[in-house]
Amino acid sequence: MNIALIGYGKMGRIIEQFAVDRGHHIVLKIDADNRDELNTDNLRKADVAIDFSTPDSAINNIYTCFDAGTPIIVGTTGWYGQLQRVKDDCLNGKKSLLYASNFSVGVNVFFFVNKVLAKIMDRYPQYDVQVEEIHHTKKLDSPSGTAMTIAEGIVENVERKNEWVNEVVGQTEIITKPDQLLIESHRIEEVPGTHTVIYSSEVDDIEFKHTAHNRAGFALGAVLAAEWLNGKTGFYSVKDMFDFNISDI
Ligand SMILES: NC(=O)c1ccc[n+]([C@@H]2O[C@H](COP(=O)([O-])OP(=O)(O)OC[C@H]3O[C@@H](n4cnc5c(N)ncnc54)[C@H](O)[C@@H]3O)[C@@H](O)[C@H]2O)c1
Ligand SMILES: O=C(O)C1=N[C@H](C(=O)O)CCC1
Repeated sequence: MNIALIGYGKMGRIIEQFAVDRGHHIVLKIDADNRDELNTDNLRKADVAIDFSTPDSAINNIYTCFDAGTPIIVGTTGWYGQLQRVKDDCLNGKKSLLYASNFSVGVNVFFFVNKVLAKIMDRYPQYDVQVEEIHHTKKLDSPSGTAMTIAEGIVENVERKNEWVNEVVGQTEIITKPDQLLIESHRIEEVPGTHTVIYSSEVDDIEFKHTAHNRAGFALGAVLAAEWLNGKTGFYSVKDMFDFNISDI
């Protein structure tokens, strides 16, 4: 496939390596310093665009791909407040988009098991629950998109939690109400991404943790998503690609 990379930072560069290794061609690279080259003429040279840019630029990038009719994979986080509008416009315009807060196989297994665990823990009110995420200090958004997906999986399945709230350690201090799920965000040099779900009772704790050792899992997942999206129209999340089911177990 011919691929347009939108965002050529830490992720864009690794995605390029995996895409080329898998026989694809990079026909456009857009970063902050040449963002005026992101236009419909240039995008039409690509079969798919892969966006790992910034929370502030993602929406404009998505709509430029919609205008060009170029399917887009969105890895950028921090724009999910606009998800419903983007979904409606994608479906109404018969466009093609797949997004994920995290493309790695390990985290997508984690997302699935997190929901199963939450359903079980729903029965045990003696346990409180919280989510912790740790990322590098250059990360622009908090909480991480991955932590939001994890928190949504808990809130959907644990009746005593109705919403999540975020504390950025060292910046904001939150006193949670019993029905609020705390997401604690830590920023530590060079950490690619660590997520932990902790259920605590007076007698014991259960900790469920995913640790990314590097960014390769995210990057390969994004290229596999681009291959999966090829030929499809519609609005997808990475869940549609992995399609785990409890009957698989
Ligand atoms: N979904 C996932 O699996 C996953 C994994 C890792 C990172 N991410 C997300 O991807 C995004 C990028 O992460 P990163 O680590 O590569 O960040 P990065 O800062 O290394 O790279 C982002 C790049 O976007 C460029 N940029 C800025 N404005 C732009 C514009 N208007 N158009 C195009 N590019 C522009 C910047 O110059 C920079 O090079 C972040 O939102 C991050 O949270 C998602
Ligand atoms: O490095 C980042 O930034 C990451 N962003 C994603 C998120 O917000 O969950 C995925 C993990 C790495």
